[in-house]
Amino acid sequence: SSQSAVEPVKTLVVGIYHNPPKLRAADDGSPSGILGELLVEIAQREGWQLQAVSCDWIYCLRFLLEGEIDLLPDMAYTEQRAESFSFHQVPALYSWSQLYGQGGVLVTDIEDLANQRIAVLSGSVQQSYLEQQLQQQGLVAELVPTESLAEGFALLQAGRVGLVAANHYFGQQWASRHQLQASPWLFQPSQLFYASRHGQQLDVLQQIDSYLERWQQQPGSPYYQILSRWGAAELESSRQQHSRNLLLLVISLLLLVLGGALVLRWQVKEKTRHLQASETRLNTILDTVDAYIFIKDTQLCYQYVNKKVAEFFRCSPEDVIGHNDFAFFDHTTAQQLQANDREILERGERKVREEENTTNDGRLTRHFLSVKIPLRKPDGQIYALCGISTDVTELRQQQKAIHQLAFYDALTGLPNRRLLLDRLQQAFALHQRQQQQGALMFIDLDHFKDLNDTLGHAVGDELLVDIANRLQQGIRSCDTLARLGGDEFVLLLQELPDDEQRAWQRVQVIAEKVLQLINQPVQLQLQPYQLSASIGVAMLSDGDSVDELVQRADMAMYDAKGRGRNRVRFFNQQMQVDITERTILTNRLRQAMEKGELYLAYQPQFDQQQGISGAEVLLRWQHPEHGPYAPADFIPIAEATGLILPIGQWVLQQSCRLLADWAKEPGCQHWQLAVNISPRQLHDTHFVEQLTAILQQTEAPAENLLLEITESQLLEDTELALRHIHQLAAMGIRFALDDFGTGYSSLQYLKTLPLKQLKIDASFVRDLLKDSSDEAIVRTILALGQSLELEVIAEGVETADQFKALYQMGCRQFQGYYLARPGSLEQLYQSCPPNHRPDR
Ligand SMILES: Nc1nc2c(ncn2[C@@H]2O[C@@H]3COP(=O)(O)O[C@H]4[C@@H](O)[C@H](n5cnc6c(=O)[nH]c(N)nc65)O[C@@H]4COP(=O)(O)O[C@H]3[C@H]2O)c(=O)[nH]1
Repeated sequence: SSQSAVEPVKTLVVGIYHNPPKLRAADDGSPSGILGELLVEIAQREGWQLQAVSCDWIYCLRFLLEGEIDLLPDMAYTEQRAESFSFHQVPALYSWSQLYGQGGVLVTDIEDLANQRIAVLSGSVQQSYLEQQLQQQGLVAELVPTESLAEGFALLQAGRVGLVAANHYFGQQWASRHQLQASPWLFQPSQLFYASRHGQQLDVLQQIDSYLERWQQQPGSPYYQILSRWGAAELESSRQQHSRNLLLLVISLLLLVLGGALVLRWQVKEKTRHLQASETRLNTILDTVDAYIFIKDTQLCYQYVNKKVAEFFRCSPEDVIGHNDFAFFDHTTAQQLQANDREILERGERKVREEENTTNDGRLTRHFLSVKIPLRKPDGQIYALCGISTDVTELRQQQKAIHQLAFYDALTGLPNRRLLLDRLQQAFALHQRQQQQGALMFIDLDHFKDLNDTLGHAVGDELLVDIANRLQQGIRSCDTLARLGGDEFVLLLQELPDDEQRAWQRVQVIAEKVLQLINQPVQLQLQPYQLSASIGVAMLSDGDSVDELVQRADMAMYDAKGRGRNRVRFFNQQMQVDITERTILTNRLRQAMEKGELYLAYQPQFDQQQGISGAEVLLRWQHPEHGPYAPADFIPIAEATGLILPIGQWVLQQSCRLLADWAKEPGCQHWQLAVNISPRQLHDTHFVEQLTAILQQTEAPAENLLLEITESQLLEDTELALRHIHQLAAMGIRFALDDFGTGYSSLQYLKTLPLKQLKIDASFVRDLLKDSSDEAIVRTILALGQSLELEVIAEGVETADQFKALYQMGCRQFQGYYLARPGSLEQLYQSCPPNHRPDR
């Protein structure tokens, strides 16, 4: 060894590409094949440490150029390459191409190729050479391109082609193994060398030369041993044996020497054209895909961008190269991008990330889904990163729109029920964990439905938007204002004072403010309107679950409505008690009819001449556990639940049956029954029909049935109620106006309704002797009755003094405890025949 003990070991990085038998990597990665082993032999003698790097040919070249590898075996000398690489002098191998075929095909000249099918390696120098030669000679032959040389030989053995073109090293190996014949025509001769980067490793090249010079002159030298190991020695010798071949080779070599420059220049041109073509192809693909593709070096400067990136930056790809993101994006974006990129380079991992990028002129902000991968050299070192970004802006916008639809109210843009419940859930959890105070406020606009119906839905919508804006302006950012639909708004208040009492006070102040905001007059269709709302509040501490809280705020809101609207009510336990009782009562009432717990009481009515003139029918309910329920308690519930319909029907049936019985008794033929009719009944579309049927069934005299209606029940949907009243009146049924004087007392009704009787309300009778205005009202009603020819009956007459006073004022019909309490039929008959006449 020429290496001295003190000299450091020389390490040579060698590029290995797969081209057996000339060059390949052994199983352990070390250089192998003819040129590989030759180098190993020399290195052993020189004490060089070889480090093999496997790469494809084109990358091997590039790595050599960039100094990543020191030496590349199997490089043909060309003038152009000599500018970038250094070669040694003595060719390590001579190579040429040859044609191989089954026995019988003998190609000695290009002309022998006429009408042959020849397999050629696709994109190879043989292919382009043969194409060119055939064309020049005006010959017709079919070149069959193959993916690999092995494939070409397989086609040959299958009889699908007559010949295969290959470099003779590969061809000879295959031919000898498969008994194929090599044609004597040799073409494309070349000399193969080890090459280094220009001006580098010159001492190594010099050493290689000295070994080659020596060994090529000694049969049995390592050079020939290697050649024979790889089956190339025979080739070398067969070359000598076949004089014709040799001659041709010599001519070829001569050609190489003399006209070599020409051939090589052509080859370089071919290769360049090829590379350019494939680069153009690649660029076309990269420029047409709908993605932003770029390569950045380790300094994060762009090395490559496709057309889309350049278009996004509004410049040419050339103007992008060499610049970093600060040249194209705003400062924040560039900083973020560089941070992301550095992570890729440092961690060496592929990353998928969503980026929001704004250009430096602030012109565009887009969302990208970026995949970034580190690019590595064969030794694993990262030298760049490649990014592929897809514009997902529209997708994100669509997702946002879907989110908006799912969680926000379309009309007002406020959070909808779903989002509210979500936030409430969070607030409630926070309250339970950290005792954070909060409140839920239900806001229901009063009489909004009427307004909507009269002014139209467009105006109604406008109003809701207006209210939403007003409320939104009045709340803090930590609060949530939502619209549940219709005219129902909900305000979730958070971040209230820790102290329960102070929190409560704060909510009260906010609720009053909300009321005021709603009370501010609005201009609707040139008319000023003043709205009001009923507000119910539940503190987060009022419930054990979100459902319960919602229920309780709602309860409080209904309570506010029930107390006359335009007010705030906080949930309290009494509301819960009331609601619970109401629920129990409702359930009991449902069963009351079936269980026969309902019955009727009759309170006699008197007139001056005839004593008893009839009775008012009053509903009674005797519950087995609770005892009697007062009508004032259960009738509103029956009304609200609709149970009043079957109950009222039953009352009418009973009453008509009684009237029919009385009609047969001479003593009470003229008696009438006054039956209370609830608003719900009067508005029921089947009411007239059902009552007609009852009258027919029972054969009761219709003119003895007196239906008591109140003024207030005429207020809603007057038209329908009036129609029913007129239809029934036409059948002979009479009507009394109950509670006359307490409501709106519109004289309009008195004129239009087919009334028979006015009833002076018990409240006037009660204070008749104490309150002069009550006395005035009673007198007025009596006068009205007289002039309109209506009977007037006073109800709730409890004392003799009242009776007397009424009588003196001209009242002639009476009902009240003073005369008789409501009782059973027996009791009614017992009071007959009465003789109650006031003492004069
Ligand atoms: N303080 C006092 N009260 C007297 C006196 N005389 C009679 N009353 C009571 O005054 C009420 C008269 O009935 P109303 O004004 O139609 O008021 C009725 C009526 O609106 C309704 N109601 C009763 N039965 C029925 C029914 O069958 N159907 C419908 N829809 N409502 C009914 O329930 C209300 C209350 O009925 P009741 O509790 O039976 O109460 C009855 C009766 O018991 C008196 O001298 N002093």
